[in-house]
Amino acid sequence: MRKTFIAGNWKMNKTPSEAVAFAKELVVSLKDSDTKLMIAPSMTAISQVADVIKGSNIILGAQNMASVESGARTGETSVLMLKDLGVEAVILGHSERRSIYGESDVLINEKIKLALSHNLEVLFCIGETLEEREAGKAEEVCFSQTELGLKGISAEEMKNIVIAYEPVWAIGTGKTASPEDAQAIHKAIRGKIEELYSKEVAEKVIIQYGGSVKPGNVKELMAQPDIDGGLIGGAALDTDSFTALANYNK
Ligand SMILES: O=C(CO)COP(=O)(O)O
Repeated sequence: MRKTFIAGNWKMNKTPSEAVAFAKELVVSLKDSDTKLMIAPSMTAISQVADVIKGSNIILGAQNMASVESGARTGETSVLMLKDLGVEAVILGHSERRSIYGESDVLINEKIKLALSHNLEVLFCIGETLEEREAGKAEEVCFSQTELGLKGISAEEMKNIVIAYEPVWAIGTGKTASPEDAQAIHKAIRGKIEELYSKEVAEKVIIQYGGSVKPGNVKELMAQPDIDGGLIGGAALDTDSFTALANYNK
């Protein structure tokens, strides 16, 4: 049985002081949740948020990380820095990183390998654009991103990989994939993991859905057999809505 994993990607929102106040509210409001929970504040807020959520049931995540440990990488953040602050998980391959910052499958694969070598859990994002979906290529794109992103990663290391399927056209648009459409892709991705690894690995891997998940649609999405959680943007920025998402099963 896979445990549902609800993660909040705060993106470039909340100043450090706003983030601290928000995290304090979440520690209280989420304390009775029985889902696995993560929040990923901006880099500038991570250190202070780490202090706030220490000892709570919320995992500290980062939204990105450099592909090398240290050196001449102006503006980047190293895995060693994140680990030192108590970060336990990192979001890699987000569509905003792919499309706005030109991150390639090869670079994402390098980052994933580095994160795993430092025992970080990786939320590995994949997903097709609207154009690709309309061309009937959603599965093909997801399969290719999955294969390239996971190149060289062992079955043992897959224990620290979470796949986040985020159709690009559903991110921040208010358009959600229907539960049936999302389920179809999730099932196909799990099939791809079985092909690349084994049935056992495929059955264990958590596959989150992301893209306009809200308190009003979370139940239907999570009821699908291959949807094991959510990676949430907009609705993760407010205490009431993130709490409702975390407690969708109550
Ligand atoms: O990109 C996302 C999470 O990483 C999804 O964002 P929204 O929930 O705002 O659509």
